[in-house]
Amino acid sequence: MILTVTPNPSLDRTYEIPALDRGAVLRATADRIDPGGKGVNVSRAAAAAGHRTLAVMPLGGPAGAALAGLLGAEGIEVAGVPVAGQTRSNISAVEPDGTLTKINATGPELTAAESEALLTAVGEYSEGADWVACCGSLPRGLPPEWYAELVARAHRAGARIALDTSGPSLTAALRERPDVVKPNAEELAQAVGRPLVTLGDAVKAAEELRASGARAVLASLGADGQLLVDGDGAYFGSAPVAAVRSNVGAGDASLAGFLVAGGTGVRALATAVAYGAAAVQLPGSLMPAPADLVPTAVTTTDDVPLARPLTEPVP
Ligand SMILES: Nc1ncnc2c1ncn2[C@@H]1O[C@H](COP(=O)(O)OP(=O)(O)O)[C@@H](O)[C@H]1O
Ligand SMILES: O=P(O)(O)OC[C@H]1O[C@](O)(COP(=O)(O)O)[C@@H](O)[C@@H]1O
Repeated sequence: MILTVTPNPSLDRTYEIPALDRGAVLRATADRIDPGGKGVNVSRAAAAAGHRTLAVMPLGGPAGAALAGLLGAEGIEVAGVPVAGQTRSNISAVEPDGTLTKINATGPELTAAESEALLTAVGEYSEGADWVACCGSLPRGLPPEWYAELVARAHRAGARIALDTSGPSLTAALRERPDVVKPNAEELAQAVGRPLVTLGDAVKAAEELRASGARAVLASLGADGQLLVDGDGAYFGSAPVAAVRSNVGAGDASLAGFLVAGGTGVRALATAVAYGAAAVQLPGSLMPAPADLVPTAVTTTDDVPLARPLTEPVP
């Protein structure tokens, strides 16, 4: 079973617009609402792959009820922790050439009691979970060490942990030895405090996160593909796509692919890359199902020049 934790879930509203004119009233040509939040997306993709999944999250107000309703309609089991604040809505505006502008709302401030209720729920549900995927930003009210505490409790319950977060909450959680962390290029650069210009820079940065406690690092590098750095070595996979429709949730889809394929090793990396490539070809934050995947070539970094420049370097 894949348990997911999304401390700051959202309703993801996507508007297709002719052009993003600042200061104008924009008329959408199409719109959609998806259940949102990084752990929520991992659950959606895992469920689509036929895996048992339970999505734990705080839920508040009408938006929280709407989110639970959308997930229920997708057949996803939700363990909602009631909170007094209102679940947020995140907005994406997509232009015809695929350019996407996103506004992520702050979300509710959780009280100390709500924070503890969320930790307790995860601790209880972690018993019997193969993986606990802890994903996304922390809402106001949760300290940067919150994920560290969550990783410790889920480990005590016997589950393996995948962590997808950034900044101080990522750094603080490394000491609890998460089984895999999934930074994107920007988050990886931020974690080591250095620019990433080549594939080799990304490998070095991932090795540094391992030295700080992560057992494995699955680094997603946008159009450049993905790296897996674990105790056995460093591996690289990529799958160029003809046209990107929406990259929202591509990292979440990748992490889901990695976990449904076992969560370790080169086969899991290849599945992660296939999920990322499929996700960017779907609208909004729609998650791929197995039928959307195409086979992906994965090579080890021994075969890939470490000096190869990233097409999207992080300055
Ligand atoms: N422009 C792109 N072309 C091909 N694949 C992409 C593109 N953008 C993202 N992907 C795939 O989706 C994965 C996750 O995207 P990325 O932007 O790195 O993560 P995140 O969504 O977490 O920021 C990438 O590693 C890659 O496999
Ligand atoms: O928790 P955060 O970092 O604010 O991100 C939440 C957003 O992330 C998503 O899961 C998408 O992920 P990406 O932004 O990594 O593509 C959305 O569904 C959601 O709106």
